[in-house]
Amino acid sequence: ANSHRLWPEIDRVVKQEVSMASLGVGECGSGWQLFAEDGEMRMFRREEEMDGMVVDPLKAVHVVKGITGHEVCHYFFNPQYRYDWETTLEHMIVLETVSEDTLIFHQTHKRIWPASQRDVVFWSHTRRLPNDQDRDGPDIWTVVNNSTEHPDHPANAGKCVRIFLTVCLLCQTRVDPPKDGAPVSRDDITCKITYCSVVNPGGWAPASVLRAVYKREYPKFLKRFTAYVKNQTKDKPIMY
Ligand SMILES: CCCc1ccc(-c2ccc(S(=O)(=O)CCO)cc2)cc1[C@H]1C[C@H]1c1ccccn1
Repeated sequence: ANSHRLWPEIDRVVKQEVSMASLGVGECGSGWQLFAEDGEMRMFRREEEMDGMVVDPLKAVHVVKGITGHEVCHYFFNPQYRYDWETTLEHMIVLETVSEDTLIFHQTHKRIWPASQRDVVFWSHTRRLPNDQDRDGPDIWTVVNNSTEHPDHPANAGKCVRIFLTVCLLCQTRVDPPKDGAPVSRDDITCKITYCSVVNPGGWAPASVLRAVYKREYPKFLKRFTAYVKNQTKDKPIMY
């Protein structure tokens, strides 16, 4: 609903995150280093610190056959699936349902020794975007998660260190209709996924520990999540 107090911020952040995610890793200047590769999945990061804390921006690109961008965003955005694919999640609650395409979450993530446990409060917004390049091509879908404050969960009031994140999942679907005019099946669709994230760990944590955690967790997360979507959709009608 564009009447909500957060709407101006959501609209601004979504537009800026989508344009950043749309840039190739070559384009947004040098500095991106490939740190993980697995089949079609490539993960890049930039080594950046803020007040002595590691905030390495991450950009992952992946191409997955048999699913659409709408399906990928559906399973990423909706809370009822999250415990199935988000392995570092300890607890999640929807604090506010702003509208059917905008939710506010509080999440606590499993502690990563020796760092203290983290939690996060963020708004999550999903949106279909017009496909500028290809007029009659399927639309582009996105989910943007951005830290926000909530009166019921002030930062660092409990045992957890509050982290701050901005995440953008951007999905572009391609349909290659079969030559013989047969109906389009899942074998004829491909989804190009771009996942960008910047996580400020909040309190101090050893750079070596954080970088090791990101190096291990991000590839695992994207592989597990996309495999989950393929498995959930394989016997269902295609959701464009
Ligand atoms: C010290 C920081 C701990 C830590 C806190 C939070 C997160 C994190 C939170 C949210 C999202 S998401 O993309 O918005 C999906 C919704 O959950 C991804 C990551 C990651 C880590 C670190 C544990 C690492 C990690 C990296 C990638 C995926 C999962 N976990």
